[in-house]
Parts: sequence; C-alpha cells; structure tokens
Amino acid sequence: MSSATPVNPVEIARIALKRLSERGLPPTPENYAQFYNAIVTIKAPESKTATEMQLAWQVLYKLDDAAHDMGEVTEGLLSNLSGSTAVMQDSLGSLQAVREAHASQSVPPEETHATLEDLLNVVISTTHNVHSTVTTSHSDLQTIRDSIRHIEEDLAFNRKVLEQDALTGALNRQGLDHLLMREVKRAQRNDARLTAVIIDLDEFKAINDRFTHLVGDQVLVHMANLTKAVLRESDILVRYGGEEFLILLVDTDSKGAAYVIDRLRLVTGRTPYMHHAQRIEVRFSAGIAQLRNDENGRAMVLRADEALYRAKNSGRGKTEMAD
Ligand SMILES: Nc1nc2c(ncn2[C@@H]2O[C@H](COP(=O)(O)OP(=O)(O)OP(=O)(O)O)[C@@H](O)[C@H]2O)c(=O)[nH]1
Repeated sequence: MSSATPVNPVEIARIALKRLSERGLPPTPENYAQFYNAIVTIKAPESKTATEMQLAWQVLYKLDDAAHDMGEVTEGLLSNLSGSTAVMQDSLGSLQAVREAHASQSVPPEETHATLEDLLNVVISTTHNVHSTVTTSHSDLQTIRDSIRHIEEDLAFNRKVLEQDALTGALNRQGLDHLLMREVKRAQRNDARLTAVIIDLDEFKAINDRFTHLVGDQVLVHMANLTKAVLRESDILVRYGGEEFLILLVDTDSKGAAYVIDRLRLVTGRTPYMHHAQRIEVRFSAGIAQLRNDENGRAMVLRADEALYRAKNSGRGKTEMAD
C-alpha cells in the first residue's frame, strides 16, 4: 500500500531530504522542490486531504442553512395562514349573525348595510394579507429551490471527489461499495450478466525497489490508463488496493471478461511504461467471477479474489476463473 499523504509540511520536508540523501543528490533548491512536490502528490487510495474534507463539510453547512431557511419560511406561512383563517372564521360567524338579524328584521337596514360594509373590508384586507404572504413565500421558496439545486451539484462533485482515487482517477473502495450494490440490483432486475475481475500487478515491489516509489506510482497510473482504454464506457474501474484493480463488467459473462483480460494482457505487453529510456514491463494476474443468481456483490468479489489467489499461486501472469 502507498503511504498516507503527509499533510504536515515539516514531515514532507524531512522525507524529501531523506530521499535526496538516499539517492546521493545534493539538496539544491531545484532537487528539493522536485522531491517535495512529488511527495505531496503521493496519496493512499482511501486518504482524503483536509481541503477535500472541508469541501464536503461546506456542503453540509449549506444544506443545514437551506433546511433552516425552509423551516422559517414554512413556519411564517403557516402562522400567517392560521391567523388569517381565524379572522375569516370570525367574519363568517358575524356574517351569519347579520343575515339572521336581517331575516328577522330585528335590525334596521342601514345598520345591516354598515355592518356588511365593515365585514367586507375585513375580508378584503385579510385576503390581501394572505395573497401577499403567499407571494413572498413563493419567492422565498424559489430562492431555496435554487440553493438546493446548487447543493445537489456540490454534492455530486463532492461524491466524485470522495469516491475517486486521486492517483489513478479510478473509483476507490468507497465508490465501489456504492456502485457494486447498484449494478448487482440492476443485473438482478433485468436478468442481466455482471462479472467482476480483480487484477494484481506481478512483482510490483521489484519495480518500486528498482525505480523508486514515485515511478511505481506512475506505473500504476499507466496501468489504469491502459485498462480504461480497453474497457467499455459502461464498465467500472476501481483501485481495489495498492497495486490491485477491480473491474466490473456490465452485461458481460465470464467468457467475455476473459476475452477483455486477454486483450488487456496483449496491450500491456506491447506498451511498457517508459521511464526515461528504460522500458518497465507490467505484468499481472487476474481472477474472474460472474454474478450468480443466489449471491450478492460481495460474494462475487470474494470469489474473484479467490480465483486471483490461485492465479498468483500457479505462477503469475495468468487468469483464473472462479468456481
Ligand atoms: N508506488 C506505489 N507502490 C505501492 C502502492 N501501493 C502498494 N504499493 C507497493 O506494492 C508492493 C506490493 O508488494 P507485494 O504485495 O509483495 O506484491 P508484488 O511485489 O506485486 O508481488 P506479487 O503480487 O506476489 O506478484 C509493495 O512494495 C507496496 O509498497 C502505491 O500506491 N504506490
């Protein structure tokens, strides 16, 4: 596994100086800056920077503000409407009394007329009040709706940041949890096929040891890019571990998956990573498992992992199918 991002600048500087002395390089400002920047960009698959976490929190705060505003608007609207309802009810009661008095001729017509006029004024002003409250609330609600739309966009962006492996751009394991459930449900609903493949780079430690961890990182990026190029757009690539990738092949059975992996093997064989003028060959082992009717996504991934284990033990550079 790669080391977590050292967020403390002093710690980064210490590591940069150590790496320089390991390589016998003089600590010139250029050398130092190059190593410092390279270390800053190293990230563990699951680690997130303080800034990324802060972004996520900001969205939560905005959401909290919008919910608070919505609560205030709704409360204002309800209290105003209930006040107006009480006034209307009073007016209707008085109207009934005036009608009865008029029918029994117990009140002179001029008095009835004056009372009716008063009541009408009350009803008009209450209706006017209700109308202006509804108009204001309508515009407040529109503002809140716009805020919520922005929050939705922020959430989608944050989700992407939180579920993406910063080094390779593949999904991280958090992202896998979410998508695996979705794809398994979709496959079961549509009676479709779904296959998981786990690939693990062979002898990767030797690449790190020989060319440094930073070059190892670039080899991982290279591998992720080659894999993305071989996959269909609907397929899903996940950084499953340090030097392990998981691929979810949608609408594909294990035979189709084996074909895709053969193609990937061909492509990686023909496209070594070039470090200056040196070729770094990338080889991998793979385990394949197709979703069964009676299992969930995790069980499928576990079977792919077991198949990978067999591929590793049978000499590496091979693909094994799960039982
Ligand atoms: N550069 C780099 N190396 C990593 C990263 N994550 C894990 N590794 C390295 O991957 C290597 C994995 O070593 P091993 O588990 O022994 O596997 P291997 O050397 O690939 O050998 P086999 O899998 O048995 O073929 C270790 O040296 C880890 O430090 C990473 O993010 N970047």
